[in-house]
Amino acid sequence: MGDEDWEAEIIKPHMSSYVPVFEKDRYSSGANGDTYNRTPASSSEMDDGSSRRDHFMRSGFASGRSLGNRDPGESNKRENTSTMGGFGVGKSFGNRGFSNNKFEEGDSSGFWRESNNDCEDNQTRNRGFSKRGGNLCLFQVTNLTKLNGFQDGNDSEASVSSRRGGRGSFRGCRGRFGLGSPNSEYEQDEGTHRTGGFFGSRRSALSGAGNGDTYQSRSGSGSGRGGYKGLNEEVITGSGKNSWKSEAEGGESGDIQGPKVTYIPPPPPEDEDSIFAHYQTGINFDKYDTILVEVSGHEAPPAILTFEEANLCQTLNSNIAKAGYTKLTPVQKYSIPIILGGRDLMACAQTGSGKTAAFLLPILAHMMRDGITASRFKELQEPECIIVAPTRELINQIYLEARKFSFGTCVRAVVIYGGTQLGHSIRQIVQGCNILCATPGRLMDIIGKEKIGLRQVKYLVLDEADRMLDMGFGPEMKKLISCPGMPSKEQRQTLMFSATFPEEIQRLAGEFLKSNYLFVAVGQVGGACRDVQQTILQVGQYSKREKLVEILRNIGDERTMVFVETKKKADFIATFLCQEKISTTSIHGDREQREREQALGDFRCGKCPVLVATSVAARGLDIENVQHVINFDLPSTIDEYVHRIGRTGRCGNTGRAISFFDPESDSHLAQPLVKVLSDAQQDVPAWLEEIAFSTYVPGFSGSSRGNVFASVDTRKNYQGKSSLNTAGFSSSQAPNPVDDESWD
Ligand SMILES: Nc1ncnc2c1ncn2[C@@H]1O[C@H](COP(=O)(O)OP(=O)(O)OP(=O)(O)O)[C@@H](O)[C@H]1O
Repeated sequence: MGDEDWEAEIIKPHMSSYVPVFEKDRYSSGANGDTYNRTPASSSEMDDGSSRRDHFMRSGFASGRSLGNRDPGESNKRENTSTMGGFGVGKSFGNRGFSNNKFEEGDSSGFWRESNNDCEDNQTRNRGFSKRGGNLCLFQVTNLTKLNGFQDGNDSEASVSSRRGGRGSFRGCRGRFGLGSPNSEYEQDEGTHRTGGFFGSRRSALSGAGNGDTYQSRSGSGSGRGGYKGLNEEVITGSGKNSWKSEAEGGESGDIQGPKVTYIPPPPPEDEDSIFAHYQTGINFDKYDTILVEVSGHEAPPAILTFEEANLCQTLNSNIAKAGYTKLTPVQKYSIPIILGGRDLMACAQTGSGKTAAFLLPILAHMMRDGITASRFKELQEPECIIVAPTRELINQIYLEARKFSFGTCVRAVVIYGGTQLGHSIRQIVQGCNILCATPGRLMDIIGKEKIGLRQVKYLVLDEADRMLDMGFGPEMKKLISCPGMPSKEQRQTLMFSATFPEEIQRLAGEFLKSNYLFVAVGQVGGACRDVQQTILQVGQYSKREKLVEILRNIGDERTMVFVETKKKADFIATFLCQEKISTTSIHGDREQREREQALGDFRCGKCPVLVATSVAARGLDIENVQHVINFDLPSTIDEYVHRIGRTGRCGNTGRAISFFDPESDSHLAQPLVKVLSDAQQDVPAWLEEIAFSTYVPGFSGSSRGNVFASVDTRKNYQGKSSLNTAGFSSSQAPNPVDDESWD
């Protein structure tokens, strides 16, 4: 079946004629026993053409979803499936004409099950929240009769809290079912779908905004696609194949079961105004100059103070001016001459301080100087530069920056990422590719398909490098540098950038970098941006929603990112906020790529001023005017906290971050939080200090990744030592308690 057929198939109205069969949910806690878990009536359900659709629909139905006011017996009748999805009774939250617009307790049972079942329940759990047939478009709930779901939701949250305590086992489960190895975590955005692939769709029905796009109905109906998406996208098979081979070997061509990923992202606007659109630097931009910078390593070239000193070609200078850059940020002052001098670099600078331009400008300058071959059509492209980043949205953003700075040159940048049609990625590449921006999974797939040759690679950039090297993406990165044709580290220039660089990760980075690499630390390594006013509130699980609404009502229409721990919870909270008449959208790893992009677009343009997100949106995203970040749930690690709050207070602008600290589940963060707050000269609540004191663990920072607070280049601290971790805890090898969600 061709792509178009598939799309047509998915949006056909007849899809909603699925007859779900429910059995009583063994986890049901409803007093009336009205929470049902659907199971296939028989295996023959999948036999004919409709069975596939049924399969889709099935995965869309929340196991443990409350049927609400539906008579359980009724659920055995054939009827419009659209009434079955959603949070609870399959109503639309987007004024889609469904009748029962209310938030039901099915969600709560979803949480409950999640908290109490590790592996076995993954399947139902995934279904439980993913495939709601209703679309939460802008979440305008019209027919809100009662919020019974909220009461139960409290239970849910309580159980989430308890689950956090038991993350180890939960993650273990993921490992087993996902990839059977630490790789289960890798490819944050992409690996998710693998798991989804095995356990049915987990796609959300949250739509970006109320624009009535058909994708919303696809979202609801094409649930099976979501389930298989990962297999097609970034691909790991249960057989333990290498991901980069698996897709190449059949993911997209259909050998690995499941429908194709057909999404082709819309091309970005081509007009110059759009290409150079930018936001203003903030009042604290000049304060960057006062931040201490430390460069370590031998024979570091001196910093430059102005763009002119960089001696860039005219076109680049013109592009810099059009981008509105008049002054270098500290990380640019130090990194640009280092990269221009041909040195390898590990650079750590606070969020929002211009790291992207710090690597793009000197790379482009070199390319211009060396006179690269103009891009032209070829079946095998050999880019000079490869840039990798952990999430699709981030790599797309980096691509747009590369396109901006290379405007008017013969350098062609291309972006490829999971969740989009592989053929589209290939078509982009074969047209010419000097700078390839890619997420790891898609990159390895394309290499496997022999569309990219690595012999010409002179620059390898790892953005969010600590993330790219940890146990999630690290194996993939190692594969990349050992791919046939990839120049050795002596032959290429390797550049790593992040706002956080745990010591252990620094050590791992040594494998990728020449031994004489330079280390630039702008301010405190792993420190939070000082332009973000941080507030920590002690809020128990049961009070979080109320507090959130109170804060959001005070905030008004100012753009706010709300971070939660899990994908399900993102849907749950987004729906809740919509019911509270707060225009909200959401982004997380279970949403289809088109939905993710739509959500981001709606948030960027202010259509939805609230974006509920998992940690998939924690790193790198540069969105104008994000004034607030709310950590509804704190992340598991302090470095993730630093990245999350860094979505505001960017480029000299000020921002606010409010975090709900639940002593039940967040005590392990008290100690590093106190450090981050005091380093950023923020008020530290006395109660937090007390918790930090009472949970003090000598030699352990509270991070799952060892000591986050490497104040300097760890080569200095640990010369001659085999282990970098003073606590004797090898964080990169240890299970990372970063939730099931953050990097899925
Ligand atoms: N010299 C400059 N002058 C003006 N604006 C700049 C300058 N450098 C970067 N910017 C702008 O600052 C914003 C943040 O830059 P960027 O996204 O590169 O930050 P970052 O350090 O990579 O952040 P993060 O750690 O969150 O990834 C972008 O909008 C970028 O265009």
